[in-house]
Amino acid sequence: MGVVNVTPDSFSDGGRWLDPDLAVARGLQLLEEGADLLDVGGESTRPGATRPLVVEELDRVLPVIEALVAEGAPVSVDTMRSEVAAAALERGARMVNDVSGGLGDPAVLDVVADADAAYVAMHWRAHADVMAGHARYDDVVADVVTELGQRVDAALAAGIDADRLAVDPGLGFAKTADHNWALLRRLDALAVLDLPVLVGSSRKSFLGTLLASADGTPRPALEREDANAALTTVAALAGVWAVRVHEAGKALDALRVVERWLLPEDQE
Ligand SMILES: Nc1nc2ncc(COP(=O)(O)O)nc2c(=O)[nH]1
Repeated sequence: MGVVNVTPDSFSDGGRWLDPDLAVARGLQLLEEGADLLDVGGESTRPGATRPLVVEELDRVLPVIEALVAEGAPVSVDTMRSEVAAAALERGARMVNDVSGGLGDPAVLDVVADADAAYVAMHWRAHADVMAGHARYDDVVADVVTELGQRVDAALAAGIDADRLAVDPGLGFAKTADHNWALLRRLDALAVLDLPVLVGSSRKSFLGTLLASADGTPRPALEREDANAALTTVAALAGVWAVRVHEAGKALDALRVVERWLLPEDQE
């Protein structure tokens, strides 16, 4: 899943693809590099970001989605809003990637069900918890599995078919670096949900912290690709459905290594 952030303030590439033509070109480049799906988002979810108006989010993503769909690209829309989800699906997006798992705007679930579209329920704690610092978890892995299960139940109750659903642990969303590593070590725990798993670690700050220089300066966001390729390998070996990345080519290299490594000897 290649990331096309049409925002002025996304944490790693804010503003680079705000121009629709540049965003479309970026999407086509990601497809060229081997991305299977493009995730077009118009709202930065970085901590402290100010929410765009609905009309601003629509203005950002719809021209890009229309153009990419016209090029035959499989597109998901990264949004928490039912108005944006509906408009994007009408223009040919096939999936809604909802970082709130339907908590931000429950009507998103109905929109996805009515369109018979695909849906990614990502784990995020309610804003109040987030504002209280990193949400408090008893056991972050067990809590995320339980709470994602609740979001899945809500999606199913809204009429979304199980075979149109995927889940995502939401790395970095109301989670510390330690929470992220615990979830990455236990991706297998998500298997109880019996749904495809999407993981998004690309360029996130917990990688910057891990790779910080001796004086503690975090590794810059654009210099975290090799670390993310390593995490792509980890995720692939854990059997995830997809990884959400800014650089598709490097992720594909890691996935081809894993694919060849997993090849049964009698097929070599
Ligand atoms: N499903 C899913 N969607 C996401 N959308 C945005 C971001 C934030 O990263 P970005 O600002 O680089 O897009 N991360 C995720 C994620 O981890 N999973």
